[in-house]
Amino acid sequence: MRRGFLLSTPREPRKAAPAEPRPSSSSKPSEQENKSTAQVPSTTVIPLPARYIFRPLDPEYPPDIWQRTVDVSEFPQAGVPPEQRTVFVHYNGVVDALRAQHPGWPQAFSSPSPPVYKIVPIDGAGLGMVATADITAGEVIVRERPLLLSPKALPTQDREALACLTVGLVQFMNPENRRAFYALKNCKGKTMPTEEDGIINTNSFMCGPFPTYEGRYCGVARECSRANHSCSPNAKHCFDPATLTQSLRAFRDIRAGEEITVSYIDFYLPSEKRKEELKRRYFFDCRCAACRLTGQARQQSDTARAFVNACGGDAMIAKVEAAFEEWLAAGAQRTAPVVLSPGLTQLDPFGMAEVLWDTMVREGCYNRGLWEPLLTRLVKGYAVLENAERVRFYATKAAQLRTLYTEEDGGWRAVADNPRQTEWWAKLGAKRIR
Ligand SMILES: C[S@@+](CC[C@H](N)C(=O)[O-])C[C@H]1O[C@@H](n2cnc3c(N)ncnc32)[C@H](O)[C@@H]1O
Repeated sequence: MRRGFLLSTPREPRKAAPAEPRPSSSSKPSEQENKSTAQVPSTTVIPLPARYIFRPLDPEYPPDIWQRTVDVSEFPQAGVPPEQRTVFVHYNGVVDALRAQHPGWPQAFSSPSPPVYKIVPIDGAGLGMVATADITAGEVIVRERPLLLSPKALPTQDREALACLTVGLVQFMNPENRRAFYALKNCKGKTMPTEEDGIINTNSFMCGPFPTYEGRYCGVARECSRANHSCSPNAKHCFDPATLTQSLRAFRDIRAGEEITVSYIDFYLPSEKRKEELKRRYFFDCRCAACRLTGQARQQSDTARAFVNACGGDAMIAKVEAAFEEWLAAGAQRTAPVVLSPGLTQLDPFGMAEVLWDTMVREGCYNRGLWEPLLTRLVKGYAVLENAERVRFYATKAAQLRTLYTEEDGGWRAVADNPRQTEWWAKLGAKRIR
């Protein structure tokens, strides 16, 4: 079930009772703090949630693109103020499918109120978003209907026709949204055929998936498009087809006064490649903390990112998972790290999971396929080792990230609230090596 929707008003009071208990802002919550959290009957055994499987990214060009026809409409067509309408360019069948899947589409939505950010000038980066309140990992920072939503690929390869189309789409917007569109940054200058193309190219983020259409969409929005880039972002763009809204959600806790950033590119690339890509596509020199590193520190950061990326493949996850299960079956013995050579340390599979998680957090690169298997391993291991505080800590992280990606905690909150009732708690009994 989705949370946070209001039937009529577009803003969700920030103080309204949250659907889930708000986790402590301290990184390691204590037993005492959690006395008030949701409890289940003491006989209940709580299973560890199954891993959420991400569908692969949609291709830019769907296979049947030339058989499709495009339509343009503004949604919703009535009953909301202009700034809550989206010019939606869609292939045939998509709107009917959305209506069938989501009764009342596009459904009403809400955004935190009062806002938890402001848009202000950022040194050397034009405008940007800065948090005005502490934001907890997983929380929505802002939710809005994009000004424009369009498939990335349209059925023409004629540049002039495409340029006319983008100009036409902006003219199709209501006057308020058109003004907001032209206020957005165009970093492309004269390198694009039109001002409209420049703005779209500077500000678009990926949207979807949409039913019946196996292709990527991109969107441009009044607020979300103001988020600047960091190679260690603290937020992520998310899209919800049911409400036709774009949102920004926090990857980690963000303090009031911190800039809210997203990543425009693949953050696993080595720093030189990231710099090249950002310069080529967005015309700026990245000065984020990771890009300011020099010498050995930069090399270490590049290696750490490559390591996180390499560990995120399905085959590697399965291999490490098998080693972890063997370690559990053999009694879950913690062994001291053995330094094999400078920079190369041998760890037990559980220690390895901790190092990998810490690396991901330190670099600010949450691998979307890896974080959940990794956190599952840590929760399972600490449950077997009977450490309630660490089970709670890692299960809270899993609840936050799962909410960020899927809008639901997937069952992780129950694990965080009741560590001693998880199916793995003290599971090895006398077999455990102490
Ligand atoms: C999507 S816009 C972000 C909002 C933009 N700063 C504005 O003023 O509206 C992308 C553009 O912002 C600027 N930008 C984004 N991140 C930046 C960063 N880390 N450093 C410098 N400029 C950045 C670049 O000009 C980039 O092309």
